Amino acid sequence: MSDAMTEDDADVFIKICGLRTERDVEAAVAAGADAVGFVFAPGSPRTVDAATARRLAALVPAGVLTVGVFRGQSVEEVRRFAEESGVRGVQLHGEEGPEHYAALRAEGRTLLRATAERVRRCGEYGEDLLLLDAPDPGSGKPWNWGSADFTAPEGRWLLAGGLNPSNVHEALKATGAWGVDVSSGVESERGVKSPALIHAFAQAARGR
Ligand SMILES: O=C(O)c1ccccc1N[C@@H]1O[C@H](COP(=O)(O)O)[C@@H](O)[C@H]1O
Repeated sequence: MSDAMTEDDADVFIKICGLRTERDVEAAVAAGADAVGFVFAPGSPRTVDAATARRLAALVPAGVLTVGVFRGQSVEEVRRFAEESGVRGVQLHGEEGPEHYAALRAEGRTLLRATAERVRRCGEYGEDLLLLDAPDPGSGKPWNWGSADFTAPEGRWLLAGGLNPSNVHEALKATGAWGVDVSSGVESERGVKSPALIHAFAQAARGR
């Protein structure tokens, strides 16, 4: 488990996802992100190769968790990307079952399970962190986290899906999420991160 995950629970955990350039990394780190994500799922405007992620991850301070983001990829592929890039966390967005998490557990990486399903508690699949996301991850579309019938899972979970500097504070208040994850909401155009929006997002998440 990463250092960032053992810090004071009162401080919201912030993950900035889909970084592709040095400027993105600098902006996320300067904003005080607890985790940064590199997308290895194919077909996204944010997809990077393992060598790019390795170069960028080397710029990230030790206390910030580096995460590889996958969708529907085999254990072997996840393992290969994780080893080649050196990320310390793995986030799975597909239909992966508990056996996937068990297979990856031995490598000592922080495991994030992303799902659009209703889940009762974090850890059911052996993950360290649960991520409740929209059905179409990375689309910037919100889901009904604010609805009256939403029940927050037990344990540490991150809220994702359509978050931005204008709605993140309200979303945290409404759901009680332990942390947040964002990609589209901190971009000036699809796939292009905005340092100003990253800063504004982190400030708003912390209620400043
Ligand atoms: O960002 C992507 O393109 C992506 C592709 C495949 C799987 C996950 C992806 N991103 C994850 O989506 C949410 C944030 O989405 P949003 O754009 O802020 O609505 C987050 O979990 C990212 O890690």
